[in-house]
Amino acid sequence: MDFLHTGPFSFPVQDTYHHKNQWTKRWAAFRRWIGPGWRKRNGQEVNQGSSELQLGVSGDVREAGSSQELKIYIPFESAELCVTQIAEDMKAMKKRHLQTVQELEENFHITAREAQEWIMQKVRSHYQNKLNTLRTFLDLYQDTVEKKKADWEKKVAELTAQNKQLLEEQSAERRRWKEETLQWQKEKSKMLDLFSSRLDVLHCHQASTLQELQMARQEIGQVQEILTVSSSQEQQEAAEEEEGSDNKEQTVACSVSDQPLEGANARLEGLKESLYQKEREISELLEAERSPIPPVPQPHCSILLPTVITKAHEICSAVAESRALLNQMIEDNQVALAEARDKLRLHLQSTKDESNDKEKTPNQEGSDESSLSFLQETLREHEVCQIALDCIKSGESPVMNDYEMSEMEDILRQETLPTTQRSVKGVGQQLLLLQDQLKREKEERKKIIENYTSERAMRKKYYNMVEEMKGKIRVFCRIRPVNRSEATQGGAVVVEKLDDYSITVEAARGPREFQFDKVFSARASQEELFQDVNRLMQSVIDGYNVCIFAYGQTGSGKTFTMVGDKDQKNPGIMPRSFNAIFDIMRENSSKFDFKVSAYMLELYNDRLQDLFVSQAGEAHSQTQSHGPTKRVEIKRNRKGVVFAQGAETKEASSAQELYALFQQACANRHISATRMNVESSRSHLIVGIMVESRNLTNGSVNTGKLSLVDLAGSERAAKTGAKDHQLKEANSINKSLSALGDVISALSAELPHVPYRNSKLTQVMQDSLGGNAKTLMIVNISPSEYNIDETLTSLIYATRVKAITNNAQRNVDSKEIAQLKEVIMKLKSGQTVEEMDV
Ligand SMILES: Nc1ncnc2c1ncn2[C@@H]1O[C@H](COP(=O)(O)OP(=O)(O)OP(=O)(O)O)[C@@H](O)[C@H]1O
Repeated sequence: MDFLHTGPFSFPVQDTYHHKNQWTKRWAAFRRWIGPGWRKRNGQEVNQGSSELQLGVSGDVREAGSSQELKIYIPFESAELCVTQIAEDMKAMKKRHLQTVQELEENFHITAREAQEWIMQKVRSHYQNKLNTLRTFLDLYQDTVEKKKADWEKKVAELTAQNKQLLEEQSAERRRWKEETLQWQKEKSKMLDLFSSRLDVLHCHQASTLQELQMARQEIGQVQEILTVSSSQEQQEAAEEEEGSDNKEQTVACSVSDQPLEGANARLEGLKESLYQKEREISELLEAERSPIPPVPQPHCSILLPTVITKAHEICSAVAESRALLNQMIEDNQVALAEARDKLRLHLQSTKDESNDKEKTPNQEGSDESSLSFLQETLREHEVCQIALDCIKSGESPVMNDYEMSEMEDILRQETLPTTQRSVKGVGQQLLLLQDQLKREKEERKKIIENYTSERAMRKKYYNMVEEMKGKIRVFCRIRPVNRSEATQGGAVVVEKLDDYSITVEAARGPREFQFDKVFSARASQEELFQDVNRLMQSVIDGYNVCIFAYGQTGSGKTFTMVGDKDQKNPGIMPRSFNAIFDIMRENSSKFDFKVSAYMLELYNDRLQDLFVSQAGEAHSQTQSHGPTKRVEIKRNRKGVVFAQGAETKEASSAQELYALFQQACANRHISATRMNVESSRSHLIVGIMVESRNLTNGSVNTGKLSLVDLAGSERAAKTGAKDHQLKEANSINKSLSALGDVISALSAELPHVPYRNSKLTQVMQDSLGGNAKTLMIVNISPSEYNIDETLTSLIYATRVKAITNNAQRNVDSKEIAQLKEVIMKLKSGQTVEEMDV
C-alpha cells in the first residue's frame, strides 16, 4: 500500500470510487480543521494549488500536475485512520497546549503577586525607614523640647528666686526704713520732751526770778520809803536846827545822818543791777522760748546738744527744785528701765519656750513680733532718757561718732523746725526722693512681673505642646457675658479669669481655682477664640481626625461658640473653619489635589437624623409609602474612625458651597425656646467634614476628618420650665450627656471598660474621646451666681477630660493602596473596573 507523506502523518491511500465524495468531504473538513497552521510541517510546504491530493476517476492514486509530479493514491481506510489519529493527536496537543496556557497563566499570576508583594514590601520598608527617620526626628525634637523646657524651667526658677530675693530685699529695706524712721521719730520726740522739760525748768526759773524781782521791787519800795522818811526827818531836823543850833553841830548831825543813806544807796544800786540782770535773763529766756533754736544759721547738733545739756545742767545746779526734780526723774527712769529690761527678758524667754513646744500660726507670729518690737522700743526709750538725764546731771555731752552726729543733725534739720522754710524744703525733698525710689521700685517690680508672666506663658505654651504631642485632649474654657435674665435675677458675678490659663469660682465653701489650656473671658471675641483653634485645620489637611466640641449647661454659649449668632455678624468656629480649610487648600493647590465632602447629622431624642434630608421630605416620603427613610447608623472602620452609614455625604468645591450645605442642615435642626434660652438647641449637632488630599508628586493620599459637635445643653426642668415634649427632649439630652460623663469618667480614671455603647452620642464621639483624633473641648460657662452649681459641674467634667489621652494618627495611604481602595469602592458600588485601574 502506498502512503501519502504529509508532515508527521501518513495517509493510507484507497481507490474506491464510491468513497470519493465522502472522502472529499472529510478531506475538506480535515483541511478546515487543520487550518492554515498545518501548511508547514517538517519544513515542507503543502501547496493547495500544486500539491493538492486528488482522487483519480479510475480509483487509482496518481500524482496531479506535471509529468514529474507524483500522484499518490491513499486507501480510504488508511486515510480515515490517519485522520482519526491526527484528530486524536491534535486533541492531545490541544490539551497539552491548554495545560501549558493554564500553567503559564498561573505562573503569571504568581509572578504578578510576587511582584506586587515585593513592591508592597519595598513600599513598607521605605515607609518604615521614613517612620524611623521621623521617629528619630521626633525623639530629637522631644529632646530639644525637653532641654528647652528644662532651660526655661531653670530660667523661670532663677527669675522666681531673683524676684523673691528682690521682694525680700525690698521688704527688708522698707522695714529698715520704717524702723529707722520710727527710731528717729522717737528720738525726735525725746529731744522735744527734753526741750519741753528744759522749758518747764526755765519757766520755773522764770517764775522764781519774777518772784525775786518782786521781792527786790518790794525791797526797793521799802528802801524808798525809808529814804522818804529819812528825808522828811532831815527836813524836820533842819527846820528845828535853823531855830536854835550853831553851824558846827549842824555839820556833825549832817555827817551822822549821811552814813545809813550811803549804804542804802549802794544796796539800791546793787539791787537795780541784779534787777537789770534778771530782766535781761528773762528777756533772753522769753526770746529763747519764742524761737527755741535760731532758724538761720541752723545750729549743728554737735553745738546744740552740748549747749542744751550745759544750760540744763546750769539750771539744775542753780535751782534747787530743778535739781531735786532731775534726781527724781533719774530715779523714776532707772526703775522704769529695769522694769523694761525684765519685761523684754521674760518675753524672749517665753517666746523661746513656746517655739520649742509647738508650731505657731502666722497670726501668732505677727502678734509676737509686734509685742517684741514694742518692748524693745520702750527699753530703748528709757535708755535714751537715762543717757540724757545723766548728761544733764553731769553736764557732759554724750559721746557720738560722726555718723550718728550727722544723722542727728539731719533729723534736727528736717524735723525739729517744721515751721522754717528749710525744713519744709527738706521734708519735701525727702518725700520726692522717696516717691522717686518708690516709682523706680514699682517699675522694677512691674518689669519682673512682666518677665515672670511672659516666662510663665512661654512655659505653658511648651507644656501645652508637649501635652499635645502626648495626645492629651485640649480643653478651653469660655465665660459668657452676663445675660439680661441673670442681670434681672440680680445674681452676682462669681467667675473670674485669673490669667490666660486659670479661673476662680467663688463657691459657697470658698473660692475654687481651675486650670485649662486657655481661658477666654466674656470680652473675648469669636476671632480671638478661632486664632487658637485655627492650627487644627492644618491637621485636618495633613490627614488627622480632628474633633472640636462645645460642652456646657443650656444657654451657656455653646451654639454661639460653634455656630455664631443668628445673623452671622459674629460667626462661630464652624463657618470659620470652612473658610480656613479652603484657604489652606488654595495655598497648597500646586502640590495637592483636594476633595471635600461633608455629612451633617443631629441626634434628636436618641435618634440619628440626616440633616441633608428635611423632616418634611422624610414625612412626605413615608406617607407616600416610598418605604422607610434610610436609617443612619454609626460604624467604625478598621482604624477605629467613626463614620455615619446611611447618611448622605455631599461634596463641596468652595467654602461658600459648604456653608450653603451647612445652612441647609441648620434649617432642619430642632430648636425651640425655653425659659433659659430663646433659641435652645434640642438636639446634638454633628458636622463631619472629610478632606482628601492627593499628593501630586508621589500619589499618596491623606484623608482627614473634622468633626464639629454642638452638644445640646444639660438642663434642669425646673429652671427651663420644660413640659410635655420639651421634657422628653430634656430627658433624652440629659441621658446622653450623662452617658458622655460616664465615658469621660472611665477614660480619665483609665478604667479597663469604657461604656461607649450606652448612648448614640458616645458612639459618635468614640474616636474623639480616647480614640485616634486630635480633640479640643470648649467648656462654656455662665459667670452668674444663679448658675453656680451647673458651672462647677461643667468645670469639674472639663478638668477630667483634660486627663484623657488620645492616640492621633495620620490617615495616609500610598498611591498603590489608594488605588486599590478606589477599586474596592468601585466594586462595592457595582461599577465596572478597568484593567488600567488595577
Ligand atoms: N460669648 C458670648 N458673647 C455674646 N453673647 C453670647 C456669648 N455666648 C452666648 N451668648 C448669647 O447667649 C445666648 C445663649 O447662647 P447659646 O444659644 O449659644 O447657648 P447654648 O449653650 O447653645 O444653649 P442651648 O444648650 O440651650 O442650646 C445667645 O443669645 C447668645 O447670643
